[in-house]
Formats: sequence, structure tokens, C-alpha cells
Amino acid sequence: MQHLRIGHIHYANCTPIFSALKGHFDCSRYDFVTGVPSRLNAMLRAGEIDLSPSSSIEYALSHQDYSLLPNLSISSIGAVKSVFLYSRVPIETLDGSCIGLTAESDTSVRLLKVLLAKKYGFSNTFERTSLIPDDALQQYPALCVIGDAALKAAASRGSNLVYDLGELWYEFTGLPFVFALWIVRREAVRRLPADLAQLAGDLVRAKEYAYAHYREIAENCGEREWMEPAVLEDYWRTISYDLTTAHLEGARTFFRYAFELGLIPAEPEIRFFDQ
Ligand SMILES: C=C(O[C@@H]1C=C(C(=O)O)C=C[C@H]1O)C(=O)O
Repeated sequence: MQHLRIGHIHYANCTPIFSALKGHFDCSRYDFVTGVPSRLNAMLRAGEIDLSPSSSIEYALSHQDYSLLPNLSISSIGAVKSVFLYSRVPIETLDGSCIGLTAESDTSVRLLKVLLAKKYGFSNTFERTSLIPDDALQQYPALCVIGDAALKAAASRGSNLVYDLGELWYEFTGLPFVFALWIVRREAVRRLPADLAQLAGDLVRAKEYAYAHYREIAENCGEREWMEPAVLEDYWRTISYDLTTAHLEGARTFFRYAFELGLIPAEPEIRFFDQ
């Protein structure tokens, strides 16, 4: 029997939904593959996994191969608390400089490009780096960090300035920012339609379960080793896991800016797997 191969971003922001799914729903027909977003995006593109919460820009880059699961995302409505630009100097003085980018992200690094070009009118160059934040900030005046590395770095920011990219986007557009969409390969929809319909429903129910049980999940998860349960709970309440019409407007606005800057070849049509 063929199993659905599901990507699992091993960041704290994915813990609520995955722990609710694995703890309260039948997962016997799924295989889980963990990784950072950029790695899972590449696996999805190559057909090595069938679906994943993946960088929203990955949908725009290969939308002809993908559909979306409804009512699910990893988004912010204002601050996100785990996608930062760390900077040695005020952001207003970064015009023309070369900025370091985490190798783990595909969306947030483009969000930074959109903000610097469209909000500030700047012209920058960028370089991917796998250096730890302290070392990267010796080399670059500013660095974009996401996920658990950003949560950990927030605790030791030193003298750096910290800009929350969810907050900068919200100031600029007044819209939610969709970091991740649940992307499924269209050929997987054709191959395993019933399993996918079951999973799509279970994920929304897992999300509802998680919303009602953040404290319990925080007290029993691996992240407790480095984050207090109350802080985790506060972080999860900051993230929006929904995908409403306002979220979609935020995503379309991001794709429009990305297209205008030549970061994606076309503005994609948003297509859900059950349409
Ligand atoms: C909010 C976040 O969203 C993430 C950011 C992503 C990206 O930049 O490509 C991809 C998936 C999300 O996990 C985060 O990881 O901190």
C-alpha cells in the first residue's frame, strides 16, 4: 500500500499541528520526512515527497505542479517573532550593502528583498550563508534568520538591532503575511485522492485541537529543552495557522511585488486541491 510522504518542517512553529495530528489521528498510512523549509521545498519540487507545509514562494515558482490544502498556513498578522533581520546598523542606512541570508528559507529571504526594494526604495545585494548568526554578522552588516535559529538568537541579540519582518510587512501593507502554505503535488492528488481528502480534513481538525491545547502541547514537546512552555505558547498564539481571504490577499500582494522585482516568473493562480 502506497503511503503519502509528508514533509515536516522541524521548527517550533510546526509542532502544534504535527503533534496534534500524530497524537490524535490515524497516521498509519503516512511517512514523515523532516527538514528545513529550503530542503523540503527542493524535495517537493523533485517529487521526493508528496506534500508539505512549504515556503509560499515555492508555490509561486512551480504552481503548475502544485495545489494547496485549504484553511491552513503558517502566517503572521503583524509581528511573527521568528523571522528577523539582525542588523549592526539602523535599517534605514542599509541601502547598497550586501546582506546575509539564511540558507534555510525561500520565502522570508524574498520578503526581505521585497521590503528593502518596495518599502525603503533600496538597492541591495544578497548572499546565502550557513554561518552562525554571530559569525555572519562579522561578515555582513545585517542578516536574515528564520525558525528555531531566530527564536534562539532572539535570546542573545547582543547589541544588534532586530527587525521583525512580519511587522515590517504589516506596517507596509496592513495585510497578513503567509510564510508557508500546505502544498501538494498534483500528481499525488491523482494517485491518492482519498488519503489526501482524509489528511486535509484531519489537519484542519488537528489545528483546531492545537488551538485549544497549546499549554498541554508546550509542556510535552521537545522544544521545552530550550524554550519555556509559556514562551512557546505565546509564540504559537502569535502565529496564525489559518488561510482566510485576508491571508490570500496578503499572499497575492507578496507575489505581485515578487513578480515586479523579477523574483518569480509570473503571478500564480491560487488553486486548491479539491477545486
Ligand atoms: C514563520 C516562519 O515561517 C517559515 C518561513 C519559511 C521561509 O522563509 O521559507 C518557510 C516555512 C515557515 O516555517 C519561521 O520559520 O520562522
